[in-house]
Amino acid sequence: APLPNDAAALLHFKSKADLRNQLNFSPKSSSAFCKWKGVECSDSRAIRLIVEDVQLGGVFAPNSLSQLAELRVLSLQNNSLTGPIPDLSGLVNLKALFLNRNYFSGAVPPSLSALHRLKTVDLSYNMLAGSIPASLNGLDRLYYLRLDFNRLNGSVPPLNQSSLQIFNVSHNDLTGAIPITPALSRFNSSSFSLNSGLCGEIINKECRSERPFFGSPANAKAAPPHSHVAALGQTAKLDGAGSVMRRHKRAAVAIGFTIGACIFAISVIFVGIAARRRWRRAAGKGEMAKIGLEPSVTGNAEAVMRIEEENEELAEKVKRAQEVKQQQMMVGKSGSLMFCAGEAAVYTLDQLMRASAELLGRGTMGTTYKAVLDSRLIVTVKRLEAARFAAAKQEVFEGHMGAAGGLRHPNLVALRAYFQAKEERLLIYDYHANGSLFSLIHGTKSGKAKPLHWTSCLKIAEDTAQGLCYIHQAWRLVHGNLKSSNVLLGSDFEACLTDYCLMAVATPAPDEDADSLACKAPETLRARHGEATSKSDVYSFGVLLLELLSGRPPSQHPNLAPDEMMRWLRSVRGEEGGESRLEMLLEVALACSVASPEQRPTMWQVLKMIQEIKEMILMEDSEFNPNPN
Ligand SMILES: Nc1ncnc2c1ncn2[C@@H]1O[C@H](COP(=O)(O)OP(=O)(O)OP(=O)(O)O)[C@@H](O)[C@H]1O
Repeated sequence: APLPNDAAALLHFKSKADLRNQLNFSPKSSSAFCKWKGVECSDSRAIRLIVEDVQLGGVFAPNSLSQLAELRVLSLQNNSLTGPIPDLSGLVNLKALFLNRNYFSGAVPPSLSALHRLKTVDLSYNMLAGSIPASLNGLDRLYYLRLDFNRLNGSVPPLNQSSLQIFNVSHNDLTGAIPITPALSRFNSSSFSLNSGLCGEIINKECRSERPFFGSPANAKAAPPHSHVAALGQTAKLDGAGSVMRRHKRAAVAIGFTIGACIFAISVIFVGIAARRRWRRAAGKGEMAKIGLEPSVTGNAEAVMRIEEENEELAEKVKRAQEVKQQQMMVGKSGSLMFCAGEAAVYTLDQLMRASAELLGRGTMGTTYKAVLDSRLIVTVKRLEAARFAAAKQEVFEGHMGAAGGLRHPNLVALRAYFQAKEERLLIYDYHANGSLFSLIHGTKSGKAKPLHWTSCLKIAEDTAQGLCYIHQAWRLVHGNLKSSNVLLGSDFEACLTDYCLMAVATPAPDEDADSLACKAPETLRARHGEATSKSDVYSFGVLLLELLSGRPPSQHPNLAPDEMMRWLRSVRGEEGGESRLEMLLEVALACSVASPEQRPTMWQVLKMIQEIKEMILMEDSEFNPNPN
């Protein structure tokens, strides 16, 4: 017998989205598809599909679920689906759509605007980019619209449905004045927060007169009269109070177009010029070193950069001035910055070399600098230790950095660009001004650490687990170097992982300190090439969680039975209350750091455990204090 249409649509969806075979959809049982997990029917047609939280890890194929013309509710929330959201215009009866908490990229599908019965749309916590379709205004029953925690840009459309009761576009890259419509005026600033380019009465931020990116208005006009690029040229400000990183992204789009016209000229400059660069030590504590430029034209087109800097320890009592280092950077003939994830080239290697630089620290992978470009953009430059990466051929390195550079997630520090030439490899990341988890836990004075409150522990643990899950599930990659100095704090004090996926192209460090070693899984330490796996990341996560809970560096964690561990944890934290919560988090940490990799949970399971603890706590607190006001 031919497959019922709805069954065929569901099977097609499963074939692309359910790579781990979590769903029981099967051609054999297609006549009884209404009994499949998550499917609910009426008159033998699927009317609801609710597949939440089941680790779907593929893509949402076009022409799959969109064939379910009778569907009223579609929820795929809390999975790991990647790629774009397909055209959904076939779902003519859809009332509620939950695609939140996945890794969807691309645009908000304009086809949504054709679904006139829609009341609820939740696309929050994805990686959607582009603008919010103004045509959503046509959905006159819309009650709930959440687009928060994406990367949407452009302006907020003048939505004006009287039905709209829940609305959130916070944590995006939206710009310009928020339209004052009766519907939008109902919401307060939290619905719009963390969009540094937004202004207007609703968020109590004056819209100042605009200034284009490139000095003269003539240049601004030269930008193509195209979608949001033109809008960006008009709205972006060089001196706005917003975050530098958001400016970075907006600049990326605007500069990208202009730079295209100059690309030929730049490559000629690269081949023709050899530049000597000097990074001078800062005159005083915390000051930036200026990089001097002394261009000289030589036949072999090699730019030489010399780094000289000093970093003074900020600890009050210990005044250890770090020694001044002079290093030379050899920049190959063909050397140019490779920008990742298809992003526009916002700066050139030459501009980077001219930047002011400050040493942030030296680690096992290399030396890290904060660099301030002429455009006032701040980036982090990691100069990889040549010896550890020498074995990786240029093509291998390029392929690997292309993959790592494609990762974009709120809990990962974005790798924006990389550079490689003979003997020289640089990685350029976003700069995170709030420092690392290591400094948050241990401060600048070692030994005087005070453990964080368990609510902070829980938040940081969840963020870190989210970032790791994304690396493991959506991309099948491995972090390989998880430790508290590689967890940075974002503008909202969210945890963001850095230094990810480098171990795969590095040889083991010859001289790691005791704390770094204690973060590594026993099987990684035993392996000849120090191979890391997703399970060794889970181990490192367990160690990190214990460091969070105890406030003690990894090398000082005892190896005790669980109840003795709890006693130790209580003693290092002092009397505080919240015992059961602490115990639950400790259990997670211990489950992660068991010696046998097979017995460790997956990062996904760890994330779920943490989220369950969080929910339990929220419930307990609301029962205990049902009326907090
Ligand atoms: N993107 C960033 N923004 C701000 N600070 C950073 C950034 N990346 C690294 N840092 C900080 O710079 C310092 C040096 O980092 P680096 O990664 O070189 O060493 P590490 O983390 O100690 O060791 P490893 O090389 O093994 O990762 C650390 O304090 C780290 O927290």
